[in-house]
Amino acid sequence: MSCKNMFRIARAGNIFLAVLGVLVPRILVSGESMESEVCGADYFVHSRSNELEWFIVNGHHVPEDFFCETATRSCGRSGFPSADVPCAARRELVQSGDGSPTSYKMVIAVSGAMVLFGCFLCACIHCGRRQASSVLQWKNLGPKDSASSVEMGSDKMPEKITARPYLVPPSPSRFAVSPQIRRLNSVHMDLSQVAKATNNFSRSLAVGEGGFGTVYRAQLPDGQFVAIKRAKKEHFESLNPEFRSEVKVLARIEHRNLVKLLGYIESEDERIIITEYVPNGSLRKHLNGQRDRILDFNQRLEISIDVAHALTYLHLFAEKQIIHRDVKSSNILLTERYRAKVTDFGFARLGPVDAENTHTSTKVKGTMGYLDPEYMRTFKLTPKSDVYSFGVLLIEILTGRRPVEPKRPPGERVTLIWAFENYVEGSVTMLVDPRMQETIDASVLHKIFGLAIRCAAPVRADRPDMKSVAERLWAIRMDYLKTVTEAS
Ligand SMILES: Nc1ncnc2c1ncn2[C@@H]1O[C@H](COP(=O)(O)OP(=O)(O)OP(=O)(O)O)[C@@H](O)[C@H]1O
Repeated sequence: MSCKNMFRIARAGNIFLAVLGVLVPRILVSGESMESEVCGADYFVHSRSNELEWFIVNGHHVPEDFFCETATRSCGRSGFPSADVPCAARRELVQSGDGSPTSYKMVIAVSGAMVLFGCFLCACIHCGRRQASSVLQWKNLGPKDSASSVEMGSDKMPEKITARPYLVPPSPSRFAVSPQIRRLNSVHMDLSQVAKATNNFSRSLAVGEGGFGTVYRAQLPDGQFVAIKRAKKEHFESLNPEFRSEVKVLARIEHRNLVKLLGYIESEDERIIITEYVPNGSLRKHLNGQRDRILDFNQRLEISIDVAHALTYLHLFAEKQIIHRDVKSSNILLTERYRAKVTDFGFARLGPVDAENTHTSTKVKGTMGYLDPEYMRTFKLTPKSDVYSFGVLLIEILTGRRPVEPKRPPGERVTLIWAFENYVEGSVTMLVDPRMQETIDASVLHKIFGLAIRCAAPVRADRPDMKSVAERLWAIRMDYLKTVTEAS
């Protein structure tokens, strides 16, 4: 895509945010309410259902007090949101001068600018850089700065973001071959064996390309297939921490829904990770329709349950708590039997965590569209950030749409918001991936979209934990199977 087009899209995004606000009417559906208002360049959506209250500014969830301050300042009049008593109290506070301007600025910075700024930066970076990389490292940014990037118009996922540069440790001179991995079936290969197994890193054996580098499929002398992930040389130094993080994390885990680390090589000029080979490609490719057949509803449910199990294990049952930080469809690989395995631990965070179960991080990491807004705002990482990404992923699995779809009509471009609005209106059937040729009971859909939306709640306290999500998914699957049996 040309730079001109990218800038055009970024500008169009601005307009679409305003239009979205105009298009969202006030509605009342079975005890749920939603109202919206456009004030200047900002649009506000406030919604209340039985269990949840959502505050959205410019397409992004924000906490209530931020919403109230921003709405009061931007709209400059009383009466919005009309049904909101706490906001009215807050309004008086702000108008009397006690509102926090810092908070207000932060709302604007974090919420209003996120998608558009991401689009804009993506265009700039795309135009400016010579070297291709999907991991963006934002140099010289303070901890309050966060940057985002959304890749548009190509078949790649939105790009990863980090705020602050990696601190690059000196390159190790040692040559290590899987010293930490002593599990059954671990693979101990040296560089020449890896080169032989991959036909000297032949393009014909490449199965994928990510921010870390290229992934090859290789067959070992004993017949076993493995995936060999080789870091890109041009980003070598800066990838050191990511490489080590992935190895450290993978070496500790053993779960059927997590990709197994079999070995690694770290030398002067190579970083290679050897993992089990998962033959059926990434979930994103399946959702794109790039594989033989379209996933049916039951397969999508099973994949969601597998991912929920994998994350429950990481959060609760691993030797040390692990927060994945990059849950997304291209990091879910499928087996021949369409079971899911979570991969890509480059951004994972290992415990220990403090008593409040949070970790204050100096860098925000993840992929735009899946990133927990509360983590972006506070830099505090908890397992609930994975729950947020899982909510976005669940909506992606059900709708087939990416988290951000810039080519869609206004109002449909941020999939989470589009899904949320239709959920509140009770139009869940129109959210389902149209390529799935099944009629799914509306009550089942209402339950599963409700769960996804709860996972992606703007405030982490409103999100369930991963274990309850897995249990809820099981129950929804039972309901679904019952409706199928009754219908046949
Ligand atoms: N163990 C594996 N078995 C089979 N295919 C794999 C395996 N690991 C990765 N792949 C393939 O390689 C692709 C690239 O994977 P990788 O994890 O490097 O990047 P990504 O997750 O797509 O992008 P990014 O690293 O930017 O998040 C995947 O989408 C998948 O198709």
